[in-house]
Amino acid sequence: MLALGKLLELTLAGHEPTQKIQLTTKGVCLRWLGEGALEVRPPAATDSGLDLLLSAGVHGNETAPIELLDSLLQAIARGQLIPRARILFLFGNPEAMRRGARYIERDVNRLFNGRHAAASGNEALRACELERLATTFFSLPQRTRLHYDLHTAIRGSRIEQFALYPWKQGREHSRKELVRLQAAGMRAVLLQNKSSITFSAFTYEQLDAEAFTLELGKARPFGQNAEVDLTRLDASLRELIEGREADLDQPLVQLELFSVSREVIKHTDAFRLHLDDDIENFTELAPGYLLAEDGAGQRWVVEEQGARIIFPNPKVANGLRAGILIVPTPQD
Ligand SMILES: O=C(O)CCC(=O)N[C@@H](CCC(=O)O)C(=O)O
Ligand SMILES: [Zn+2]
Repeated sequence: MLALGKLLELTLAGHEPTQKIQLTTKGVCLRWLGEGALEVRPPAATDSGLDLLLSAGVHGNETAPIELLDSLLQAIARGQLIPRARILFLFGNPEAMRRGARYIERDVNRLFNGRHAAASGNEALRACELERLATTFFSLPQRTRLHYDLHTAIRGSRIEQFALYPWKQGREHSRKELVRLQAAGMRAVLLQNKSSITFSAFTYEQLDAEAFTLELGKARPFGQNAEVDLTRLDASLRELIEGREADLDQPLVQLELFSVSREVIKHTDAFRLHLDDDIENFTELAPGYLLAEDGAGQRWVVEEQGARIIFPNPKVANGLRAGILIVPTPQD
């Protein structure tokens, strides 16, 4: 296999390849752009017009999606998967991947849309670099732009695989993209209703890509992901990459839609979340339930009918989201 097909190995070893550009037997160009970053370009004659950004490892301990991207890239480098899309493969936080940690000093996925400029340290630099790489990749006119930022969650989930769809004033969520997510095995989509500081929010808000965070199961170390079933996502990505996607005019029968009701923000060290440590994402909370308390008598009491909690985490830094209260959204 071509050396550049081993982007994951190079990234985990902290090695720079000697050859930065290689051609597969099928005429596909692989170009190393920096640590954990590689562009795949099909021959012009077969290009489908899709620019596909696939990122994983923005949280370094979320290994199942990293392994998925590794297998796709290896298949391309071996000539077994023949891309008609331009692809940018990104491993988000190489140092955290090497250490098996979510992050080292700062959560990279809270440093986009300008936040890195007000922060210091290697992870702020990395977020800036990821923004630069994505901006350059998505700078070609008249192309379809799609970004999947792949994650796994800290805890188990009543709905195992789901997507978060960013928001931008004046822009509608695309039904076609929801069908695509359903085909890829997602069972729910959380529609955001405000601007955010995550990677997918950056590419959606600033670069006009259709962009999603995909949650694919529970985070486990490398080699221990047998329980994370990525069969459907893998098949869908291969179809997208090879430009042989099925009809997207399908009913959304297998997809539950939710919207954000409230984000629970931790303001002080006095913050307390009144949930068991092993509570699963999408657990329903009854109206009247005291969810969290913080300094100065601040209280979060559930008021919403059908409210569910996702990403509860009292250990986040002050000022960051410690959970999201979501509610079902009727489909039209
Ligand atoms: O399990 C958790 O608590 C967090 C899982 C995770 O990393 N989720 C992403 C979601 C990003 C988004 O809101 O689009 C994150 O929190 O960064
Ligand atoms: Zn994550």
